Amino acid sequence: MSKGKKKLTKGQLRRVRDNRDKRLSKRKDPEWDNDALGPQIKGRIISRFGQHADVETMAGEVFRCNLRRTVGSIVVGDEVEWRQGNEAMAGISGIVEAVHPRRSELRRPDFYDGLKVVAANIDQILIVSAVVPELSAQIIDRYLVAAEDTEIPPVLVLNKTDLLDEQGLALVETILAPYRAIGYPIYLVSSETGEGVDALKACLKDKINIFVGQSGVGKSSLINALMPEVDLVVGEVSENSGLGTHTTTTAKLLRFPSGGDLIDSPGVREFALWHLPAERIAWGFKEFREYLGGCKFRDCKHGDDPGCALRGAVEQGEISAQRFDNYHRILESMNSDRPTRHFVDPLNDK
Ligand SMILES: Nc1nc2c(ncn2[C@@H]2O[C@H](COP(=O)(O)OP(=O)(O)OP(=O)(O)O)[C@@H](O)[C@H]2O)c(=O)[nH]1
Ligand SMILES: [Zn+2]
Repeated sequence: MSKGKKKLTKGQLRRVRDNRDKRLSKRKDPEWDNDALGPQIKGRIISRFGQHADVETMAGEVFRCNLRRTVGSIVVGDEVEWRQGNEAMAGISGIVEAVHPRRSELRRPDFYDGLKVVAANIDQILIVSAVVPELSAQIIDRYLVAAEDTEIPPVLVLNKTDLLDEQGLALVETILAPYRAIGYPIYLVSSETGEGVDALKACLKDKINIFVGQSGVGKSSLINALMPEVDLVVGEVSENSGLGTHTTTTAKLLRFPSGGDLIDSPGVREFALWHLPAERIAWGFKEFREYLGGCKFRDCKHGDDPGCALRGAVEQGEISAQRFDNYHRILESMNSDRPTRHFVDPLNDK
């Protein structure tokens, strides 16, 4: 929450929430009469806004639908059962009746609900970094921990390789070596020259993907290279990039011509570490898992504690010192970030 803005008291927050719930409970089903509806068919939510959603059929046709009051939360990526009306009413072509269980959920902090699901059924999180503005292992680790928490497999993408000479490339390989060693897939690409883009296309195929990463690493440029007809706004690397370039706020599911889907929105791109307790952060370093619980003291902070199994593994060269160091840096920054980063406040947002 930025300085100088009023924070709501708990009572005020409760009233705002109650009013919203009242509004939602007054929501009416449209006057679809069962005879006016076709059979139930399967579809995927490609965009969700207010009380409507766009549903794409298996054949790739898109229908704007209402949502039955009985269906729970519906987000982009959800697989649903819906029925088409015999004729469209006020631009609405059908109604969503049921949601299939989700394979995965992407959540972000929400003012009302703590954590709110923003997208479902994502198969893969592409963590994009670049040699410009900087290649930071600590930033990669922050994204990896957040991705591991969702249990959606992450993939590392290093963009702007055209800016590297031989020496630069060797340095990059040194930074990336610990990630290769623990089995994360890594793609070196240049959206500018197209180098590595075909290999990346193959990795995205048949999956629902999201691209995350800091502003300026070239997410829009990469998506444009993979999906030329979408034409996302590409900004210069600057202090402000990422703040004003995009106008859409709802997440949308788009299809790569070479196969696979992309869910994108500023909200999805802001995917980050928000709220994890220390034990979950340690678990997010996947190679630490087999050592967790093996320390001499049950409440071991994996610092200078005697008999620390993690430190032992670092000394034996089984865990990378770079990763272990980043684990501690993330813990320290989480402790200082926590009070201000817990909620996104829509009343103070924009
Ligand atoms: N040299 C080089 N520059 C690139 C490459 N990809 C992107 N850029 C440049 O990097 C800058 C940022 O690219 P964007 O695609 O806007 O980055 P983004 O990650 O989408 O940034 P946000 O929209 O702020 O999240 C632009 O000036 C691009 O032209 C690349 O492969 N090589
Ligand atoms: Zn320990």
